[in-house]
Amino acid sequence: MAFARVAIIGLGLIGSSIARAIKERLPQVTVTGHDASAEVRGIAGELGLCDTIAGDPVATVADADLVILAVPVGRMADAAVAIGPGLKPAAIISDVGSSKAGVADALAKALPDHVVIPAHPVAGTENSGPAAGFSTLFEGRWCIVTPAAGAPEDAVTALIGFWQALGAKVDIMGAAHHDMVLAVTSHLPHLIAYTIVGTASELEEVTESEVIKYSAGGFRDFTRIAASDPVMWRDVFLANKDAVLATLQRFNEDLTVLQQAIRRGDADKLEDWFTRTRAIRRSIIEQGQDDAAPDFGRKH
Ligand SMILES: NC(=O)C1=CN([C@@H]2O[C@H](COP(=O)(O)OP(=O)(O)OC[C@H]3O[C@@H](n4cnc5c(N)ncnc54)[C@H](O)[C@@H]3O)[C@@H](O)[C@H]2O)C=CC1
Ligand SMILES: O=C(O)C(=O)Cc1ccc(O)cc1
Repeated sequence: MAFARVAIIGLGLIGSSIARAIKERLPQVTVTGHDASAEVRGIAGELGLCDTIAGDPVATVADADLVILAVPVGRMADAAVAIGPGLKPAAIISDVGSSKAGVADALAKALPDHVVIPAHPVAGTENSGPAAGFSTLFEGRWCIVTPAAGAPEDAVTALIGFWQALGAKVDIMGAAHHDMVLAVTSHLPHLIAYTIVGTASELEEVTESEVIKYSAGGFRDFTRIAASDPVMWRDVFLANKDAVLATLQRFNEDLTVLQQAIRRGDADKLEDWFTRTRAIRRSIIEQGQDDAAPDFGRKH
């Protein structure tokens, strides 16, 4: 592993999981941590997640070879500006943001003299905060690395090696392509869950609390996703606006097709559609990718 000292900025679900995974899989690596919240720093300290935890971001990154920003997407630029004065010239800066093109631009602007290699571990849960993390979060899951054209190859290779050492499988793609793919596989499913749970809750008056009482598997699974962190997801939708709106446009068109089929009593249309989607689920499982696919029922 190319990095002897790793600094993590943001010690919530993802930052704390990275710290835990390093402690377990790379015990020779020194980990320093910082979080803007004193409460989070206190909990992270009690949990023994890092070798040192500092209230000062500059001190946290002072000796680091790799700095990982694990803050909400909308806070990435601030966090990058705050660490700037402390960075070693050779330090590599990365992040874990769920959207990439906007974050990549913001980090490149904030740290023009440093090597920035954005990344996204496609692994998480609906929980947040330092106590919610766990060391096996990244095992067997994808981490997508989105280097800018011309990024130094040795830095990209080192970052890939880091994520593989934490148990992840790594793919490389352009930031804009990442944002289109994730809009379909992650961002739109979250938006749908937020919508359906909100709608059901508004209908509570009509259904006299029966929505909660009879919430069967499907609805309960949506409530898990809709319990995801409000600040994190607010930022994802604002940052990946174009790709999400393009995907939503297609989704609305398809929803209208199904709406029409129900209204017209078009049994064939409905059965054909559902047969096709069942085949997609089955082929994902056959490829052994069910863990990598967005699965509303996944437990960990
Ligand atoms: N939650 C998930 O399932 C996944 C999240 N991500 C991405 O990882 C990042 C972190 O998400 P989580 O760990 O889930 O969030 P979290 O809410 O658990 O942790 C974020 C932490 O960042 C801290 N923070 C905010 N602004 C800061 C700043 N300027 N400087 C230092 N600390 C700051 C907060 O106090 C908080 O402790 C986000 O960009 C998110 O999009 C990526 C993969 C999965
Ligand atoms: O909890 C779930 O089902 C998730 O989908 C977790 C998740 C959330 C955000 C990401 O960028 C990646 C994974």
